[in-house]
Amino acid sequence: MNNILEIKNLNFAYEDKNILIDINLEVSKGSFTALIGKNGAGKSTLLNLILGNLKNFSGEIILFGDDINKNNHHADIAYISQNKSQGYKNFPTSVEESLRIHLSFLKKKDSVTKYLEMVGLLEHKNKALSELSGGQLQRLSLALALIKDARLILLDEPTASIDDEFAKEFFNLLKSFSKNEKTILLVSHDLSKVRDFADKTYEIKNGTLNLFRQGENRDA
Ligand SMILES: Nc1ncnc2c1ncn2[C@@H]1O[C@H](COP(=O)(O)OP(=O)(O)OP(=O)(O)O)[C@@H](O)[C@H]1O
Repeated sequence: MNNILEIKNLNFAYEDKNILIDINLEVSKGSFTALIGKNGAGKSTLLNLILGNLKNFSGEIILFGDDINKNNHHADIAYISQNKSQGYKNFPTSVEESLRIHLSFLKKKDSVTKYLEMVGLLEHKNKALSELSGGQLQRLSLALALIKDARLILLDEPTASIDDEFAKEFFNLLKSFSKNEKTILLVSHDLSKVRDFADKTYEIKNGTLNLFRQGENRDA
């Protein structure tokens, strides 16, 4: 199975307001796909449909070869967003300890150091979660996704409040994971940040999804 996600003729409306119209998308294993679109275009709605959080759609969403109405594959998916990552600040623990707790919860025997190194948090391992910056919290989220061994990582505006340099580092990290068979699907309203990293970029506009071709609209 080369396609991790297939969306066929997807339509979704909030009450009588059409948000997504006849969306088709294929996301292949190990790819880094970006979805861009202006505020309110429907990017988060699409992610929520993929996550199985919204039910009243027509068309098909196929994850890992299964219709999501039959098997939602929650165990294989990680979802990372600014809001969720900020929430980790409330846990009164350190970076290292939080990863150790997750490993133990999932009965994994891997070393915490491996994950700290993978996401570039080794030097911050003794920091309290409440002391982490936005970018460091996103890295922590990524480490948790890796510990979970999620095959598909969905990210909603992961770099919205991170400066450009951190955002670039974070995207580079995602790119390196996609080369290692993780599949990345990321939504952003900021094309300039993602365009150098994604294998494919799609734009949601007026409810429809189309492949975005570099150079067609550099200011989108
Ligand atoms: N629960 C809801 N009920 C009704 N309308 C909603 C609901 N959630 C979102 N919408 C509307 O659906 C449209 C798409 O919202 P969505 O959050 O998917 O956009 P987005 O592209 O993620 O935007 P942003 O970049 O601002 O996060 C918007 O017009 C929004 O107001």
